[in-house]
Parts: sequence; structure tokens; C-alpha cells
Amino acid sequence: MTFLQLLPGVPLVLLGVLALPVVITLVQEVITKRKYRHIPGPKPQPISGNLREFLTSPGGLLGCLEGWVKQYGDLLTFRLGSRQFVLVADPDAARNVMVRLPNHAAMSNPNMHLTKWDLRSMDVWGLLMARDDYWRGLRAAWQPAFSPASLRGYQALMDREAVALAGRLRRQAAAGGGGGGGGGGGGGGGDKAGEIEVMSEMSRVTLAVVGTAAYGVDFNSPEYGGSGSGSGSGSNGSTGSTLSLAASLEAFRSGRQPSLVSACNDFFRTMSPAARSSWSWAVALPCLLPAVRHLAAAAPDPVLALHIQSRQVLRQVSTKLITAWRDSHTAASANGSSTNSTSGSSSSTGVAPGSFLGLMLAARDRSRKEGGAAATAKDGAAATAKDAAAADGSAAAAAATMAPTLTDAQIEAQVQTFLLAGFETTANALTFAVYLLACHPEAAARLRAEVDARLPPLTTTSAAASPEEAGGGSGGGEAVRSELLTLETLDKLVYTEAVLHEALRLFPPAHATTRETDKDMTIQGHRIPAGSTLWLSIAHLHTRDGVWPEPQAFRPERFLSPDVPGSAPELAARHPHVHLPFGSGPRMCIGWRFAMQEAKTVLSRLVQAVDFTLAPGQAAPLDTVAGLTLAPRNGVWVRLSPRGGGGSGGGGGRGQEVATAAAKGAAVRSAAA
Ligand code: HEM
Repeated sequence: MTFLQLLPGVPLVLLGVLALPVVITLVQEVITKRKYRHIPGPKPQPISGNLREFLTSPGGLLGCLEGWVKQYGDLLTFRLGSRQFVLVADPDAARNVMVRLPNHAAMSNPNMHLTKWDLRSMDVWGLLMARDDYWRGLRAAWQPAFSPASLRGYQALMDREAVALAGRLRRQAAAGGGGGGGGGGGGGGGDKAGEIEVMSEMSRVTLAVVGTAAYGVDFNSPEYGGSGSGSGSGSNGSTGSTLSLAASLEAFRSGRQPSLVSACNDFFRTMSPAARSSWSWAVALPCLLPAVRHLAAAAPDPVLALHIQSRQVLRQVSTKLITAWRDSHTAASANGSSTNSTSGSSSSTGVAPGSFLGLMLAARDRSRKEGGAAATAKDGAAATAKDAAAADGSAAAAAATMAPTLTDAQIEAQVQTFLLAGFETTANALTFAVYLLACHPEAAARLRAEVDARLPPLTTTSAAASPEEAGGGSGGGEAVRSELLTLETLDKLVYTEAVLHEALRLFPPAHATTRETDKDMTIQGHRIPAGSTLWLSIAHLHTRDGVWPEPQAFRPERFLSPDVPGSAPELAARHPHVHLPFGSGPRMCIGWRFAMQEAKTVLSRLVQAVDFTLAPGQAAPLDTVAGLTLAPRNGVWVRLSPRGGGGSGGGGGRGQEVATAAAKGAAVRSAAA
């Protein structure tokens, strides 16, 4: 038989090759279906599973899950592409699995899977996704950065950024100008006089805090694309951040280089189920994925390209930070000025601000010494995370068996994890709190009274030495200063804390977390097979009927302890596992105290400095988007007015009362993917 005679068979072979992955996937689906057949849940479609309902539900991702819980009960199963999930919505069951199970399940976002390995080491090696013994070692290495002594050391820099924000907002309120040049961003507020977009401002503050607390650098400086870059349609000129996926895509198409804050926002936005690349279908056919990943890398569509770009920026920044740390540390060692790579990490003094990398490198040095030659050999065998992942084709499996020392890729993964986990969630929490206060003048008034009574006053001096000292922002020559807001004072801000807890309840930035079952287990009478992915819907627990009286109402009093006047009696009776903004158990958020300290500092300073109401045109109820995190879809616009008397605090007069925003609607969530 000649070659030519073979040709008619070629299309058939090709068809067979293409059909094979579909057949394999369908067979796997049948097997999976049998494994979970005893658990109720929506009927999946072949290949896509329940993805369509997830994406098209009018209530978005959260509304879809809510509907399923109503229909199928507190334990149900659903499939997204090839991935089967078990949703646990009962508080007791949620507590059990969070406390008992040590591992998060691997992430399953299409854009993430379509990105080549060298850009996503964080998805496996970062603390958030680390597993088993490797995670235990890593968590211990991170812990000193969040010890009480370390947190005390961060307070001055948190307050410095909060006072800078207060100055910036006060100047914008007084000038009656938009300061950042708003640009619309689809949020409805536009750049009218005295209006600001809250999320951009909060992102600027929280990014600055992460930068200085962890790395001792200013992430808002021009070096990282901040202060003035990125202005234009849909972006906030003062922060260089974009306000929506559409605005980021527009900026991307125009070839604009994103600031660090934009890249971080884009990372989260492109991890939303709504931000699908035209290559996303490949995730439903796992056996095709390695090949498609290469094709997608060669011809990414704008969504995937934006995702890849955000990871490239994160990578460049982390490499730069590591190199700078090494250079300065090597220089210091050569001068004999420092022998301790953590710059003072003893437990009594805490970790010095800016030395998170020192902590990681010290952990590596320590484990190298302890592990000796054997560990070093093992480390060498898995010299890069890429090699480890390639060894068996499973990055997650590689992580579980990793040597105890940290490779460069693993250290880079921690840098990126701290940056991402430490900034967006806190910025979103603050944004939601401001939105809720703008809608509830009575709560804002009570908060203002507490702040005025407790905080050291803000004083305004003329002629700022630098724009930074003046709180950045637009023009003018005034600076705002204050004595330090201490941790002792912060402890007394019980209503501020209650406002934040209530905002975290109604709009939990981390709306869900996961666990992976390590062996077969029984939940609510149903057998859950080993290796299952459990989806714990924090958002659902937070608004569960029958647990929370008027679950959608904004009532900070719920979180006041009984000895505080005006507290709501429900606190004592409440189930401890229906308010989990930071998760629970051994995988609970390592940065929760850091986040609360920062959020209290920033919110109280903001309220001390200005009054605010929702800007005309700002949608209420708020339009949100739930992806990896819950965020406002188009930012939140508020109108500022200065508080009276030069900002002396201490209960002095105010420039303008907060106008009632009741007509704008209550704190109802409209989460949409
Ligand atoms: C309001 C702000 C924040 C919220 C709502 C939040 C929420 C969460 C949640 C729900 C988890 C998963 C917990 C679980 O599965 O039980 C988590 C984990 C984590 N968070 Fe946060 N977080 C916030 C701020 C921070 C900050 C400031 C950092 C600082 C770096 C941080 C770092 C982390 C890390 C590294 C993990 C993974 C911990 C582990 O797996 O061992 N978070 N966070």
C-alpha cells in the first residue's frame, strides 16, 4: 500500500484523535456521577456540567448557589466543567470540615489553567494553596510576621497611610474637585466636584501598607506605576487603577502599561467566572489542556492576555523585590552591619516592618542547616517548581512531596501571595463599609461620635513639604498631621469594629473557601469520597435565614458585646460558625488581625476627616461581582464634604451633616458573576 492510498484515512484518524478526549471525558463523567449519585444537586449537562446556570443566573454566582441550597438542601453537589464540587451550607458541617481538613482544594479557574506554569508557581507553592507538611512548614515561617509584637510595629505605618488618606480626601472635599479625575468608570459617579471612587482610594492605601509592612517599599510610587500614571477612560488617575474589567481591557488594547495596583485588580477580575477567555472550553476537556495551553499562549484573546499580563507584572515585581533584598543584605553583610537576615525577628520585638523576605530567606537557611546534606540533595532534585510539577504532571502532587527547603520559585510564590492576599480583600472590605455607611446615616453618625471621642485630632498645617506629606492628591499646600493612633485606642473603637464585622458579613470579600477531603468522610449522613472538593459558601452562612434576624439589614449592633449600650442580644445566641469572613480552623486567614487593625485604622481616620454620601448616579443596591473575591463591579462613588473646624476632631463641629441616603436602598447584595 502506497502513502497516497493511506490519505483517505487521514480525516478519520484526525476525527478519532479529536473525538478521543471527548470520549475519555464522558467516561470520566459517568464514573464521577456514580460516585456522587447519592448526593442531591442540579442535573449536569455533558461536558459543561452546571456551568451555564452558574454563568447565566440573574443573581450571579452567589444567587445561583443560594437557589440550589433552597432547592436541594444544605449539602448538594454540582459540576463545573470536569470539576465536581460538594457545597456544604450547614454551619455545623462547615465547622467540622474547616477544623478537621488541612488542605484547600486546588484552584480551577480557566484562565489560570491556560497560563503556562512558570507564571503561576503561586497557585501551588504560595501559602494559600500549599499542602500538608510543606504548608505546615510554610505557615510556621510566615507566622512571626503576624505576631502581636510585629503587628504593634506595623501600627505607625498603617496610621501614616491612613492620615495621608485623610489629608487627601479632606483636600478633595474642600477643593470640591474630583482629585483623581474619576473618568466615569461605569460606576455612575463620574468626575463631578468632590466625588471620589472609594475602591481606588482604598486600594492605594492597602497596597501602600502591604508594601511598607512586608517589603519596605512604596508600591504607589512611579516605579510601580502609581501616582498619576494610568489616567484615562475608566481609570482613576491618582492611583493608576482601573475600575472594571471593561476598563482594564480597554487600557490593555490601547497598549497602556498597568500599574501594580491595576495588575493586582486585573488578576482578581480575570479570575471571575464571568471573565472567560475564548479558550476556556478546553478546561472541560482536561486531557486536551496541555496542548491547548500552548496554542492559547501563542494566540491569547484579550481576557487571557490580560490575565497573563497581570501575572507577568506580579512576577517582575517579586523578582525585583527579592533581588533588591539580596543586594542590600549582601552589602550589609559585607559591611558587617547586619548578620540577621530578618532584621530583628525575635519574638519579643516582632518582625521589623519591611523584612518579610528576610523571614522567608531565614526559614530557608534554617531548614537547610537542619536538613543537612540529605535535604539539600532532595532540594536539588526538585530544583525548580517547574521540574517538580513536570515530574508527574501534577503540580499539586508535587507540592505535597516537596523538600522542606524553599526554592527561589517558592519564595517568589510567597511574595506574590502576601501582595495579593494582603491588599485586595482589605481594600474591598473598606469599600463595602464606606458604601454601607453612606447608605445608613444613623450608623455613620454613631461611628463619627465614637471616632471624635477617641482619636487623636487631625491638625492641618499649611505648606506641605511634599505632595506625599500633604496626602498626595491635587494641588494645594496643606498637610494633615496627627499623633499616633495607638493599638490601645484602636481597642476602644468597638463600634468601628462592629461596623467592619457587619460589612464583612453582608459583603464578605472572600465569599467562599474550599477544603479537600483526605479520606472518605460522612457529612450530614452522606458519604463524601476521598479527594472531593468541598465548597464552603461563607456568603451563604452570613445571610442564612433563621440564624440572622433580618439577614439583609445593616445592623452593626449585632456585633457589640452585651455590656455596650445598644448592643443586640442576638450575639450570645448566635452560632459561632455563621460569621466566618476569615475562615476557620488551621487554614484560617493568617492575616486577619493585620487586616482588622488596618481596616479599623483607615476607616476611623476617614470618618474623622470627611463626611460622605453616595454620589448621584451611584447604583444602590450595589452591583457586585463574585469571582475569586467579592468586589464592587464598577467601584463605589461617594460625594465628600469637609468636616468643620479644620479637622480638630474631639467632637468639634462638622462642616456638613451626612445627607440621608436611605432612598438609595438598603444593604442588599446584588452579586452577579
Ligand atoms: C478583610 C481582609 C481579609 C479577608 C476577608 C480574608 C479572608 C481570608 C479567608 C476566608 C481565607 C481562607 C480561610 C479558610 O480557608 O479557612 C484566607 C486565607 C489567607 N489569607 Fe486572608 N483575608 C484578609 C486579609 C488578609 C491579609 C491582610 C493577609 C496578609 C498577608 C492575608 C493572607 C492570607 C493567607 C496567606 C491565607 C492562606 C492561609 C493558609 O492557607 O494557611 N489575608 N483569608
